[in-house]
Amino acid sequence: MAQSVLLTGAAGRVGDAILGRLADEHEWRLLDRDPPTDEQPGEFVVADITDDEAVREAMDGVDVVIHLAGDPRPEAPWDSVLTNNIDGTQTVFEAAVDAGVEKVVFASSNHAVGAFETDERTPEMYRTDDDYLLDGTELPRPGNLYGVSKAAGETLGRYYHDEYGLSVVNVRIGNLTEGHPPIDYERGQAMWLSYRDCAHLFDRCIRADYGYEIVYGISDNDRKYYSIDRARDVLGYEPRDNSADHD
Ligand SMILES: NC(=O)C1=CN([C@@H]2O[C@H](COP(=O)(O)OP(=O)(O)OC[C@H]3O[C@@H](n4cnc5c(N)ncnc54)[C@H](O)[C@@H]3O)[C@@H](O)[C@H]2O)C=CC1
Ligand SMILES: O=C1O[C@H](COP(=O)(O)O)[C@@H](O)[C@H](O)[C@H]1O
Repeated sequence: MAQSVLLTGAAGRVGDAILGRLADEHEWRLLDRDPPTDEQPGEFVVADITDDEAVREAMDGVDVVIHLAGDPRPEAPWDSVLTNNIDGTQTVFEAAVDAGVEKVVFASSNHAVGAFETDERTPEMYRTDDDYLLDGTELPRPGNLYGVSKAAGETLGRYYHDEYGLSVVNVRIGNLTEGHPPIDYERGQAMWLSYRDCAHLFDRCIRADYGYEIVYGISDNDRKYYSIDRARDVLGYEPRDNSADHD
């Protein structure tokens, strides 16, 4: 069944991957502070995610929110992640609860757990013959302030789920690139997420039933240090791509 979905950060790369394959699958309302550069499905709201009134207006009649908007730079400074990622995400959750939204899908990141990649474990953990695996039950362990902001977003989701019953799934996205995995970058190949698998994963986040979840958003790469079992089991994620096919 088509659902009414608000997609924040719609003008970015992840938004592009989602809309490129799911434009006709749901009723979209798109939000970004940057206006669209080409034709988009549904209504496009140009607004900042920290603008409480605009976000509340955009939330009206929505079943599911996919929240992508934010500063995606691993090296982003504190003032930016505090405003765009933490304050912006709290604005989204609060408005979602007040509007009676059913589910919020939060774009978390591999950087929420980046500090597990210690000098002792790397680069071996990026390789097929190493069995080191994170599965989403571990505590966050960010390696930068951007990662801290993603851990904060996951915790905001925990609160809004526990306190208000909102269904929340945090997708710790790996490395999204179009067409092929990153070249000459072992870490990026181990956490590659293809555009096709990205769209499918977020589609499953829209359709599946869950309470509060943390899943990893990567393709079915031979090389991986993130488990995709939880995404398979809870969401019905069935990835079709594998960075090893591009070696
Ligand atoms: N691309 C990737 O491989 C990964 C992305 N992510 C997360 O996914 C989300 C989307 O990332 P990308 O599409 O790659 O980034 P992007 O920079 O291509 O897109 C982000 C979009 O959000 C918008 N935006 C930023 N701050 C905003 C604000 N305050 N109000 C309204 N709109 C705002 C930007 O205008 C942009 O269109 C981010 O939250 C990022 O942290 C997480 C892990 C990996
Ligand atoms: O969270 C993110 O992660 C990806 C991959 O991280 P990197 O350290 O391998 O670059 C990054 O490309 C993306 O911009 C960021 O939002």
